[in-house]
Amino acid sequence: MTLRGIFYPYFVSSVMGLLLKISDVWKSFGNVVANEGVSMEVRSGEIVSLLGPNGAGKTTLVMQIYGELKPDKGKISLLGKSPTDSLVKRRMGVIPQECSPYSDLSVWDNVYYAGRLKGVKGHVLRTTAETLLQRLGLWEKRNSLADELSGGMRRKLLIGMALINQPDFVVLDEPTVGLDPSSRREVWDLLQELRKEGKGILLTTHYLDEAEKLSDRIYFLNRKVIYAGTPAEIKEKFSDWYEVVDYSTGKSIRVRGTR
Ligand SMILES: Nc1ncnc2c1ncn2[C@@H]1O[C@H](COP(=O)(O)OP(=O)(O)OP(=O)(O)O)[C@@H](O)[C@H]1O
Repeated sequence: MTLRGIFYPYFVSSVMGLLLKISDVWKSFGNVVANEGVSMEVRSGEIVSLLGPNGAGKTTLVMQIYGELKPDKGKISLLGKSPTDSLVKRRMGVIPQECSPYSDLSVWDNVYYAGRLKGVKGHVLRTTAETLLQRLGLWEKRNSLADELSGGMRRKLLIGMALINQPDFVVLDEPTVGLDPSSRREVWDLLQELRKEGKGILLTTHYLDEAEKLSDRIYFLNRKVIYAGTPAEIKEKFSDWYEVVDYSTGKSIRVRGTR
């Protein structure tokens, strides 16, 4: 069975339209302001990327989206409810940045138990697990311990665990870090397939090529949203800007080139 075949009934019953709405969210840690009045949206059938340098506040924002942190100010509505709502948690898939599978469980058991924890069972659980592992190139490794996998394979296993409940909304914090080019493409294909089935996907990335290739919209974040637009709009706006590093101060400067 294809992923499309499995996911389609969920798509039909999922909330259409606006899945995530973030309105004027602020979050600080002591004196450090990580998010400053951030507003953004993700709709069903969209891949949206958060792009920004180290320390830009991407992880802080996604942790608030999956209910791990609470905004100091502002509102996050996910599937029409609060991110901490237990029903919302069952309908979303998350891959946090710092996270690994259970090292002493097999690949199959990791995916299987992630499904059980999210209330999936029986035939649906087994079929979805098999389809995901095939799609992620992990089927041959299903009996290996997660500990025996390469870093890239462990990352793909986490993606399988996040998708086992056939979520309506998926948050991935740097999903392709550590993957080789062909594994990256496999993950990209899978995300594009999920988009076609009507899922809303939010990912953080450092890679402009990844954001450009996958996204319907990109939000440039540096504490606040610096710019938001489609990849084509961003290409047009920034195509003649260059980043130059001043090695005497370590600072980077944006300069406009001549066409
Ligand atoms: N628990 C915390 N306590 C104190 N400061 C924190 C905490 N979490 C994040 N910060 C600070 O908030 C700012 C934003 O960090 P965050 O991890 O959200 O950025 P990021 O864009 O995800 O970075 P990276 O791309 O390196 O993962 C940084 O200055 C960071 O040091």
